[in-house]
Amino acid sequence: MPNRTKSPSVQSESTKNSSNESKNNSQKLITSLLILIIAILIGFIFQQQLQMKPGVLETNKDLLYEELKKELRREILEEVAKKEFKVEKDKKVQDDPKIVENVVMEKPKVENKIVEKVEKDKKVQDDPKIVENVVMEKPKVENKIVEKVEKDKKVQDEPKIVENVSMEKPKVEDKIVIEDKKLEDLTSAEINFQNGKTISLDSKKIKIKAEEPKKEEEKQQNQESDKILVPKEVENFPQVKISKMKTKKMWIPIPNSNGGHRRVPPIEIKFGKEHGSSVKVWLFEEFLSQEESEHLIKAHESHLKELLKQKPIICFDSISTLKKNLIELKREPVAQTITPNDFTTGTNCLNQTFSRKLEKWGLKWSFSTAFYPGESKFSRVFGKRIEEATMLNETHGGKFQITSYPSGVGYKDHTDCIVNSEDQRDRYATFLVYLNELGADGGGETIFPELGIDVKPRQGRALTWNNMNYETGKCEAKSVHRASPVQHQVKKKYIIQRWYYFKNFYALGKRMAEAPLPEREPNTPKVSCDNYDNGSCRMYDEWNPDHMIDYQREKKIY
Ligand SMILES: O=C(O)CCC(=O)C(=O)O
Ligand SMILES: [Fe+2]
Repeated sequence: MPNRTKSPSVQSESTKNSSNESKNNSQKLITSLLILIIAILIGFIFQQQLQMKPGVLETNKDLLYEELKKELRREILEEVAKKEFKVEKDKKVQDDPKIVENVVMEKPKVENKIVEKVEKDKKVQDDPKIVENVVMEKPKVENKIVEKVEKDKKVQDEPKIVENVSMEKPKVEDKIVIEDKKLEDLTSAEINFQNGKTISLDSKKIKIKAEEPKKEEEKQQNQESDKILVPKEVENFPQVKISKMKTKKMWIPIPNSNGGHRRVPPIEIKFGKEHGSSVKVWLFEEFLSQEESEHLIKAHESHLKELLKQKPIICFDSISTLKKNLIELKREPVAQTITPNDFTTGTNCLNQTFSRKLEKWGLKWSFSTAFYPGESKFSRVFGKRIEEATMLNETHGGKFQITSYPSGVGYKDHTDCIVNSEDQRDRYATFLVYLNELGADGGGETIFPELGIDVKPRQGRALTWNNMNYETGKCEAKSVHRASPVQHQVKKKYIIQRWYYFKNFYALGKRMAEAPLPEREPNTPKVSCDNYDNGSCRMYDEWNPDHMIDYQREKKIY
């Protein structure tokens, strides 16, 4: 405080100075106050803000946490889901053997495809031009393979095609694998037919390797030789027609004696000779059971017993046939004296007395008895079974004929149809079953001399072939066959046969009228010796070749 004791003059100066000082102080004070107020205001505002902020943060924190939780949950759930899905998948594969099987089964296919593809890709890389073709032609190649399989099937029937196919093969593929056909589904013809090509059996697949492309000269030579082997009719065979002599099913069920079923494959007999005809011969083993065969033999024997209560009347197609038979029987002097008077007037049959003599002199014959469609349960069963196996329509079949051959008897070379005749009433096909066997040296074989086929009798073994050309309706001379004489001293040979016609047997109508028949007692059997050749005689239980028509008329069958 020392400044308050200053002089008046000096006091007036000092008073001025002190008033300025107090002005300055009050300004400072006001400024400070203002600053304070502003500070308080700012503080207030700041405090207000601070008071709000904790709430906002709290909310955000919650939100963020929620978000985080959700996110985490999603991730966790996803992870769990992934694990569960995988477990499910693995489980399914284990549970479902099909899936496992498919995986296992398909694997090689995939690999094969890959190999194929790699092969193709390789080619494509080598020749970029091929790319387009390969892609474009891929389905074509597959089609060709299918076509080829189809063609190969036809080839068995139509030798002409052989040449085309073999020429095309190298173009199509080097190796064709028929995958869709199992070995057991192939007929032996399909297996056998290769016309010189390699055939390799790869477990259940058949692989046909194509030949190396032939040189032009060689090709022409082959074409020439093929042409020689192919007759005109065969060349024009439609597939559908020739298939008439194909088996319908690859395996046929045959009932066995225990009431069960066996499956029997048909076998096409390959010709020992090149014959150039439409004739096809098929064989079925065990087509009839032992029981069925024995039953048929019994039926035949009891029928014969009844029949042979009467002596047969013997008929010949001509005087010359009778003469030749007499010479064969060492009755030359009798043969020299034969005239039409030895025949029953107006017929080609000998009278009772002469018939007895011939028998005494040793004329031998086979014995045939017949039963008719619908006549027994067996006729239906048998007819159906043949139809199942061969495509030979049940209603196109005639009578069922059982024949027995005693020792020393056979049947001469003959065709079951008439050569040079186009009569569709003729026998288109034959179905024959051996009912017993005669042992290794027992004889009785069915021999097709033009085809080089020789079949031994065996119980239940069936033989079937076409006698006529389905397309032209002509009797095939190459279908000629014979029954070689029975060599067994005791056993007879027994067969059952049925002939099949182009149409329903009855729809074909009656044959041309035959020579008039002699007067005879009812049920007298007839021995017919025609077209002389050693063993041309056979006994029948009926006289009229149209007995079937009469039978139908009486019994109203079909
Ligand atoms: O018995 C045989 O082996 C053949 C029979 C025959 O061909 C026939 O009777 O027409
Ligand atoms: Fe025959």
